[in-house]
Amino acid sequence: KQLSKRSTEERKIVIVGAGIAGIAAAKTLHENGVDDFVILEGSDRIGGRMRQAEFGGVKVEIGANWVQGLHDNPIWDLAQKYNISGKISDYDDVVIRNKTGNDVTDQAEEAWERLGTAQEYLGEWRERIREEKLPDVSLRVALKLGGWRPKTPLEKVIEYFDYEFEYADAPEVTSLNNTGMNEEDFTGGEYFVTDQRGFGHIVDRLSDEFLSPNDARRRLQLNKVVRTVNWTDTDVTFTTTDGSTYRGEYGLMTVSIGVLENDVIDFIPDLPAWKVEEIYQFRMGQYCKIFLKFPNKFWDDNEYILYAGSLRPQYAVWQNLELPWTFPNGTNILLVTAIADDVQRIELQSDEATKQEIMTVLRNMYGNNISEPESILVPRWLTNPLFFGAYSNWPIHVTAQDFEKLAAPVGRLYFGGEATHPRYNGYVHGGYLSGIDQANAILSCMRKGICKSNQTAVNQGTSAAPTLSSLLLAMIPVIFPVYV
Ligand SMILES: Cc1cc2nc3c(=O)[nH]c(=O)nc-3n(C[C@H](O)[C@H](O)[C@H](O)COP(=O)(O)OP(=O)(O)OC[C@H]3O[C@@H](n4cnc5c(N)ncnc54)[C@H](O)[C@@H]3O)c2cc1C
Repeated sequence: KQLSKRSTEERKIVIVGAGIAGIAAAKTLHENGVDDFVILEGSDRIGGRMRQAEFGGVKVEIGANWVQGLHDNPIWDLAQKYNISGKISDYDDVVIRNKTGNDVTDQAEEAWERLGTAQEYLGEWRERIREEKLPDVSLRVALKLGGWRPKTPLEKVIEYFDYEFEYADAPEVTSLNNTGMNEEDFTGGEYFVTDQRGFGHIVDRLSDEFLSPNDARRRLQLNKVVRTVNWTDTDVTFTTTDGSTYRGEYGLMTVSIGVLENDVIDFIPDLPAWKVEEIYQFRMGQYCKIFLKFPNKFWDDNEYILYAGSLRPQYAVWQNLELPWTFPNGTNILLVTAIADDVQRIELQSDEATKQEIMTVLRNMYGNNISEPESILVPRWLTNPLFFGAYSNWPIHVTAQDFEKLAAPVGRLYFGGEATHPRYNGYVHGGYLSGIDQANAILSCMRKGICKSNQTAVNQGTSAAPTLSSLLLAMIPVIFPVYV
């Protein structure tokens, strides 16, 4: 009863989510003279998956950390504009230790070479898939056919470093066609942010350009968790868990694909089948950055330390944050990343249990006399209902049409956020560019009557998975190029 008494706030545009996508969308509206919008954010802050935490006397990034590729990347331009400190990661500065702590880095050389050869082959195949419209396959299939069939812990860990560590998902479920989408865009290195203002400082600065801290029009409303979305061809009404309602002539959702997949938001009427199909088709990768603070440093000086301890890499990629360019000397922080299925177990168990598992690995690498950590930080993105995971991963067989459908509006409800960007999904710049694109699509509909339609996408239907025989036929020239 009390809820129905509340009046509905009327805005031209209602944006859900104040991550980089939502903020970039709002800024684009503002720059185009539209200020009658509101951003509803479920948490008590802006930035979404760009987030810092205090740990061990410094601030660490528990979400996005790298500007991924410096060529033609708008986030790199912003990082430079705002003097975001950090350094380009050196992926060659790596040491590999086996289960008994021996340095086996040299032994890995031959394996890296073989993996490199398979990757060249994989790149050629990818080109052919794109140019000749051949069926997509998983990275695993392509790697195997390229001669890479890892059998030892050493081989497994270097593969893990190249794939799981990037895509937050296994090569078995990762698309060949859609990975390495734009290799030229990812040139120039990957910039690891250590700025104590945070990677999210970029989002703060972008929002400063159109929002003052006490915005008189309340265009940013925090702690507003959207629960229902009533969409029609003329408007969209959002209800939050505290009973507030907001009606917009247009609505823009920028929540993660994990949120959309987990039924925490009711759409009324139900989203059409073609939309739901796309939502379920996309995958949310899992990536958990675990920070440990020690009283002293006992590990290698390299930037990366790989643990070749088992056939199924676990606690396998370590980052040495005691390097001179990271944090002040003596901070003594190590970062280990858990990926894919391991994340669920880790997020559900106690931090103490995780610490014990980690210490077993560290003792294998550095002996029993190493010190115990003073503290541990285990971020929980998967079990957080505002995210349900880390970032989207391209599944196999996804086509440009699938991306169009994922981003296509239903009625006046638009969809943005990193997962909807066809070129840079998964990344901060994908989120940023998707926010700009969707705001422009809304502006075009509002002002010129040129409205994005889902009609094409619907008519094309979902791309059919190729049959095995079509797949094999298509692969023959790639597998046996000399004879064809
Ligand atoms: C651990 C981790 C590591 C990463 N590493 C990198 C990296 O190194 N480089 C890189 O480029 N990218 C990285 N990413 C991915 C990058 O962070 C994201 O692609 C990007 O930040 C997504 O921005 P977004 O605006 O699309 O979504 P989000 O940041 O998720 O923003 C969506 C917002 O919606 C809010 N929300 C959700 N549900 C509701 C609701 N019901 N009601 C109201 N509000 C809601 C959320 O609180 C959130 O603030 C990483 C992500 C994680 C988690």
